[in-house]
Order: sequence, then structure tokens, then C-alpha cells
Amino acid sequence: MTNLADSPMTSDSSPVTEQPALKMEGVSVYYGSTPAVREVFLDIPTKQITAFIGPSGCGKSTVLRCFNRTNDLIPGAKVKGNVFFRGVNLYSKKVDPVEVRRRIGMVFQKPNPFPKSIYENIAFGARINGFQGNMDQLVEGSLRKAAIWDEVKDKLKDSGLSLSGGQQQRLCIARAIAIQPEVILMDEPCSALDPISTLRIEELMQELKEQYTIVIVTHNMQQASRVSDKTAFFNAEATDQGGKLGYLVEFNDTVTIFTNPKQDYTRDYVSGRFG
Ligand SMILES: Nc1ncnc2c1ncn2[C@@H]1O[C@H](COP(=O)(O)OP(=O)(O)OP(=O)(O)O)[C@@H](O)[C@H]1O
Repeated sequence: MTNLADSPMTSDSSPVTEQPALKMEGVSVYYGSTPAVREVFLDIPTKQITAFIGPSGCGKSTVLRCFNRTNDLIPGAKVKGNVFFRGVNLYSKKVDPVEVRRRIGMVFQKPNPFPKSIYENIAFGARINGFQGNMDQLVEGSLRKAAIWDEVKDKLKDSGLSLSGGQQQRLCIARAIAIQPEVILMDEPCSALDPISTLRIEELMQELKEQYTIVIVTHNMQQASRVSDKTAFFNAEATDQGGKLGYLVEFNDTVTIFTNPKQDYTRDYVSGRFG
């Protein structure tokens, strides 16, 4: 089994920030025989925030799921091309998808805490992953990193489901952090939250990027321009079969995408002319 920790990026002589954490080379995704996304080439920078934007159905979530092999869990989904994490091809037969999902965590649109105590929401996954250290410390550290410790420290035995939506989402981020991933994928993490909870998550993302590489799918262009360093704009084109096929139009620094994009489609989208 290929060890995902074995990679040139662990060398002290090469600063991690200079190499992409994740790399896509010619990735196409199919659901059954229907193509959903074609030929994506993309480098995700280490310890930065990359946003995926684009109209509904252009394949943002589909592409995001390729980074931790969660498309494998969808019957009929097929990924072609290569996805590299720290130089290791994640789709190689030697790579264990469970290990991939441990190293590359995911937070979903709707907060989905386990129906267990706040403490167990953090401890459960760590225990399953064979964590041998001090569990109390791990729980506190993860909740602190997710900026929710002060709100829950006196009620760790209460159910995770008793928290507000915004708190539940930070609990889910803490749960992802507890597994000690290197990358956190976020699929519209704020779309079910009110503006104040959204702001908390956005602030939290800025803190987390000191330690983690973050990729976020968002429908909210203001959010992408506020939080991200890089932005990938996806669009979809009509197919001969009457469907839609997603593709990457443009990928650049967020400020360039929003102020001086190279493609007319991008300019029209970010200025609200379609989508
Ligand atoms: N589980 C699935 N089974 C079959 N087709 C799917 C599945 N998930 C996505 N698709 C199709 O793949 C295409 C891309 O969908 P995807 O959800 O990735 O786009 P998106 O840009 O994230 O959309 P949205 O912004 O609406 O969430 C769409 O045509 C969608 O119908």
C-alpha cells in the first residue's frame, strides 16, 4: 500500500508553499455513461484557500469529490485522469481510499454531526483511526481550532444536535480537524447558515489556512472574493445529447478573476450577467 506520507513534499529543503498540495491532470468524471465534467487541469496551492465558483450543475462538487475519492461512493461514478496529492496518484490501485479521506477531510453543505455527545463527535473518528494519545487534549485542541471551545466547554456531554446550525458546522469542522488531515474540502459550508454564522466560518477559514490547505465550493461570489486566494471558475456547455458538460474556464488569483479575468465568460459571470 502506498504511504501518502512518502513524498518529496516532506523534505525540509523544499518549502511546502512552493508546491501544489493537490494536482489534477486531465480529470473527466462520468455518472454512468453520461459525462459530467471534462478534462480538468488544476494545481491547488498548499496552505491557501482555493474557491470553486460557477453556475449550478457545472461540476464544482463533482470535481471537489475527486480530491478525496468520495465519488467512489456514488454508484456508477467514474473518474478518468490523474489526481496527485503530495506527488502520489490518489487513483493508483495501491492507494487506500480510506486513508485518502483521512488525509483529505470534508465538510458538507448541511451540518451533519453524529447523534452523539459533543465530545464523542470529536473522539469517535479519532478512536476509529487508532488515536493513542490523550483524548481530552485532542478534543479540546480540535474544538479550539474550530473556534467553538468557549461555547461548548461546559457541555461536552450534550448532544451535538443540540447546537445551533452555525455551531454544528464548526463542530463538524472540529471533527474533520481531529483526524489530523492536511487538506479540508468544504462543499458550500455556509449555505445553510445565517450571515453571522457565515462570518464566523469565514474568519475560521482564515485561521485554519495557516495549517491546512482549503478548497471551498461556494455559490456566493462575495464569499469567494472575501475568503479565497485562488479562484477556479467552472461553466457548463450543452452537449449533443441535450445534457450539460462542465469544464474549467479559468483559474487564477482571486483578485485577477474578479477584477481582470482573461475570459469573457468569467467576466460576465463575476459581473452577474449570467448564472
Ligand atoms: N450522484 C450523481 N448521480 C448522477 N449525476 C450526478 C450526481 N451528482 C452530480 N451529477 C450531475 O453532474 C453534473 C454536475 O453536478 P455537480 O453537483 O457537481 O455540479 P455543481 O456545480 O456542484 O452544482 P450545484 O452548484 O448546483 O451544487 C450535473 O449535471 C449533475 O446532475
